[in-house]
Amino acid sequence: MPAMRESMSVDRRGLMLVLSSPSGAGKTTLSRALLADTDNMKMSVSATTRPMRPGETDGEDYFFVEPVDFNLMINRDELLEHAKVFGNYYGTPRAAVEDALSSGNDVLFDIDWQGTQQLAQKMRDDLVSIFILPPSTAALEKRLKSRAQDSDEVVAQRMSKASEEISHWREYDYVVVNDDVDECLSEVRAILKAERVRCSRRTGLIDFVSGLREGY
Ligand SMILES: Nc1nc2c(ncn2[C@@H]2O[C@H](COP(=O)(O)OP(=O)(O)O)[C@@H](O)[C@H]2O)c(=O)[nH]1
Ligand SMILES: Nc1ncnc2c1ncn2[C@@H]1O[C@H](COP(=O)(O)OP(=O)(O)O)[C@@H](O)[C@H]1O
Repeated sequence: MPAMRESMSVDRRGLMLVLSSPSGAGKTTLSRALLADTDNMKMSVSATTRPMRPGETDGEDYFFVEPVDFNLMINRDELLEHAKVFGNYYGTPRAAVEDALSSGNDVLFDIDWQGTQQLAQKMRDDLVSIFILPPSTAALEKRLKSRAQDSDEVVAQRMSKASEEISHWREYDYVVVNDDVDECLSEVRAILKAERVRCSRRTGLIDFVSGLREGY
């Protein structure tokens, strides 16, 4: 039984739930935990030119593509948003997102502040954005190093970018601090539960309420 189940008595449009944070703050950890027990939600799989990390799977963690193919996706308007992050290109394939939202399914995004700005410009009503902060700079560096997915040089590069990324926190709908991961996860779940019953998303409300009123 998923921890996050919604009553489907009223049809609704799906939402885009974005998690952004400096590298190492916990986006992937929180995304995987949320997806593991939430119904009607799937992860947006990005395209990237970044090299695959150990343990990553093409088509699951990312679509790993060559720069020339990434540019083709841009030119064919196949990306909902895209950005250059840490010297690599990242972007969101459009089709899967549009299909999910129109069928009432939510899409979870792990994207940076640049991508979030683009989604806010294009699809503000569908967007729910959460910025994840680490409890401290020391904890962030410790987590990046303990993750052991990047070289010392890459860790240093990502730490140097953290302050600039954190400066965008005001652009987000919500901010959570990922100190205790379970507490942080419960805050993200509470945000999702509330946003799922936002009036503007519930396309089936008018019929549902008129059906109720006819009963009296
Ligand atoms: N704009 C945008 N950013 C993305 C996308 N996919 C990943 N990112 C961001 O790119 C940055 C680097 O991601 P990644 O290489 O997986 O490193 P990690 O954050 O250390 O796990 C992170 O800030 C991600 O949120 C995307 O499709 N679009
Ligand atoms: N609340 C937390 N406390 C301690 N370690 C954490 C916490 N959240 C995540 N981590 C660890 O920190 C590292 C980076 O987390 P990750 O989810 O990969 O970050 P991101 O996707 O934002 O780069 C991982 O090793 C993860 O297990």
